[in-house]
Amino acid sequence: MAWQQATIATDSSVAEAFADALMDAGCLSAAIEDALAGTDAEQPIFGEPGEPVEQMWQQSKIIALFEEDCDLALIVAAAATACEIALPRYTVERVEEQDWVRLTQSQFEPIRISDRLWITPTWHEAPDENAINLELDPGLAFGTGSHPTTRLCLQWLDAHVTPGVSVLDYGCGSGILAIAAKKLGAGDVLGVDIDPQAVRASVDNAEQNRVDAAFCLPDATPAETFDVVVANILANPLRVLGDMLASHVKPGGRIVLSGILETQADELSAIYAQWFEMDEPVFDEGWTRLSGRRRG
Ligand SMILES: C[S@@+](CC[C@H](N)C(=O)[O-])C[C@H]1O[C@@H](n2cnc3c(N)ncnc32)[C@H](O)[C@@H]1O
Repeated sequence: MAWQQATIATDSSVAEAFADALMDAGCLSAAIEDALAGTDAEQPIFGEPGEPVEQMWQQSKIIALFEEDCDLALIVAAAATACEIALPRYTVERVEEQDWVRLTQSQFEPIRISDRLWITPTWHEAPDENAINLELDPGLAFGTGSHPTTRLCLQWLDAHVTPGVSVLDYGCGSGILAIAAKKLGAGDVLGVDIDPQAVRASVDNAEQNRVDAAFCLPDATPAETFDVVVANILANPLRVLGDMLASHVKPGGRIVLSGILETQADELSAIYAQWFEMDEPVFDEGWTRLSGRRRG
């Protein structure tokens, strides 16, 4: 089996309506992408809760998939008529059936965090059997180890977790930081996430890694203090949650914050300096890790 795939240049102002019109006219899928992706003019779109962002690229293209034997030209023309726009420019290529599972899996290789810590997909052989290998597959919750914000936290945990320390992972996503802390020798470990799906994923991933860590929603967080609190969320929640996160760190304990853009580092560091002696920030691909020690 094969498909036809059209790459259609569209004005960003009509891209969404045109993609919908293509679906109505009979295409199988239509995804809007940055027409300049992969060039120096590529435009990342990301935002934070409460901060309005322009959600469309300057120039868009639609990647649309069609049945092998359908009249693609007729469908594109019908969509253009429905949107009252001129027929857009497009190219067509044939897409052969593939082993999609194998193709997807091949895109996730083991990730080396340090000489002794690796994140390895379950379908992959551990590159170093003697290392600490965290088995993790990409899923519905954030946190595979490939993102700089996660990597920065994993590197901190790798360097600082000592046997028996208690760890709170706030915004646990896939549970990657909580599970890594446990595998590095931590004692009591609790992961918390606002998203029930993330809590479920964390429980499953902890089981897959045969570690004993607890996970819960924010409302169920016990009023306990921990030796280490790690929170890879985003600058906005970290601003709001400062008081609460600080209240969970023992005197002399450590806080580790990630999900902060370089441009936001000074402001966030100043906020957390109310409770912590802050370390020098560490940067990775435009992201920042902040850490500090709780005053006694
Ligand atoms: C960037 S992901 C980090 C996941 C993982 N800890 C990592 O380092 O890869 C942020 C996670 O924080 C959660 N989150 C966002 N706001 C939160 C809040 N106010 N309370 C608890 N969790 C929150 C999200 O649901 C998401 O799973």
